[in-house]
Amino acid sequence: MLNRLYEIIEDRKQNPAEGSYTNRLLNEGYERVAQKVGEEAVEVVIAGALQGRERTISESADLIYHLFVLLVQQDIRLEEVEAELERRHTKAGRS
Ligand SMILES: N=c1c2ncn([C@@H]3O[C@H](COP(=O)(O)OP(=O)(O)OP(=O)(O)O)[C@@H](O)[C@H]3O)c2ncn1[C@@H]1O[C@H](COP(=O)(O)O)[C@@H](O)[C@H]1O
Repeated sequence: MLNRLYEIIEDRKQNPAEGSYTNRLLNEGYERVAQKVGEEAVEVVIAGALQGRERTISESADLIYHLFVLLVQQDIRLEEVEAELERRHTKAGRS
């Protein structure tokens, strides 16, 4: 579902859809999207510290969605983030 969500967001960017929250957000620009990622990250922090598993899962989903919107907005492919994780893993000498 992570790859699928990224692809759906990418598709919204290429083919704007009526009533799409993603398109509304993309139209609001870089600063607004970055601000949303920050807000959602804070909500994960609060949930993780104080509000239990279910809330943490829900806020994590919000954060991942908004992070993907930021990546798509800046034309950063998910594979590029995966490659960075792979590079760190390999550098750390893990197989
Ligand atoms: N996964 C999500 C998703 N997670 C969170 N959100 C939206 O993110 C918003 C965050 O809520 P907030 O309370 O922070 O803010 P808000 O007041 O609603 O919105 P703002 O005015 O602050 O931007 C909510 O409106 C949620 O609906 C999402 N919106 C869309 N998706 C998925 O994105 C895809 C495309 O959706 P559309 O672009 O809406 O077609 C679909 O697969 C959707 O399921």
